[in-house]
Amino acid sequence: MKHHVLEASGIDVRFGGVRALRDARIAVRPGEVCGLIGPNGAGKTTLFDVVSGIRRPDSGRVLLDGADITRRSTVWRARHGMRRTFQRQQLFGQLTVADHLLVAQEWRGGGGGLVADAVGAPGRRRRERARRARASEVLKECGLDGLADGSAGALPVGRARMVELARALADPPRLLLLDEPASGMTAAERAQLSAVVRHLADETGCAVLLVEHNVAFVMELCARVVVLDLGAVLAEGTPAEVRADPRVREAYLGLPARSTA
Ligand SMILES: Nc1ncnc2c1ncn2[C@@H]1O[C@H](COP(=O)(O)OP(=O)(O)OP(=O)(O)O)[C@@H](O)[C@H]1O
Repeated sequence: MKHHVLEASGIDVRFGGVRALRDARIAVRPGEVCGLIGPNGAGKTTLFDVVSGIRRPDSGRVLLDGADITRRSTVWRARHGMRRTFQRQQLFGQLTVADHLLVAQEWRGGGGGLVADAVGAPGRRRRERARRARASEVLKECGLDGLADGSAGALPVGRARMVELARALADPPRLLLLDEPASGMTAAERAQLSAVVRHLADETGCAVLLVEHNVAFVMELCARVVVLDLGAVLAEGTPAEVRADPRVREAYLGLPARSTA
């Protein structure tokens, strides 16, 4: 069996008197698309914050490819293949769509620094071309190629969410955390989002963890679903197992505990 790309366990986070996470855990294998669902306030975003390094847990460990990264910075995690989108849109309104994908690759540096920039060194130009080609490839895959030169600030919400996804993919991720990626999307956009995520997982082995309130979307896309409630894992399993779990049906899905299906 494949090792875990992400393994977080024993995670506790307190905000004053509020226990946002209590002994929470999450694990995702390469090529797996795992859904993280639960009622409002269950701790999903806080768990994302801990995994991505925005928040240090009061206790617990986060492992990336088996190495303890609990104390590593967000930048370190990003440079080791972790990408994240946020519940609230995080685009640069003044930049073009294509620029978002170029910026995402910029951290690798141009090679040769300012001098290479100033003299237009061949290596620098080659890398620039490769980045533009990569940006075009990802934009096409995400159905955004016709929008590449438009301002990101002018996009409707569903397209803007797709740009956030494309930016996360521009420099290929090893672990992708998506926080409500389908919110505000049309049915056609959701279908495209599903196709891109599935292709990413299948073809590159990227591990994907996604928080989403659209349960039908999660159940259709994810092979495994983890349910958080009151900061702890309430249930986990295949979509069918989770849907049939009486605790999940009552606590989250608003269905009678006993399945009649
Ligand atoms: N910065 C903060 N300060 C104080 N309490 C917080 C903070 N962030 C989150 N909380 C509390 O921690 C708990 C978990 O919140 P979190 O946002 O992680 O839940 P969630 O499952 O992502 O919810 P939603 O589905 O509404 O986004 C909630 O009780 C919330 O009010």
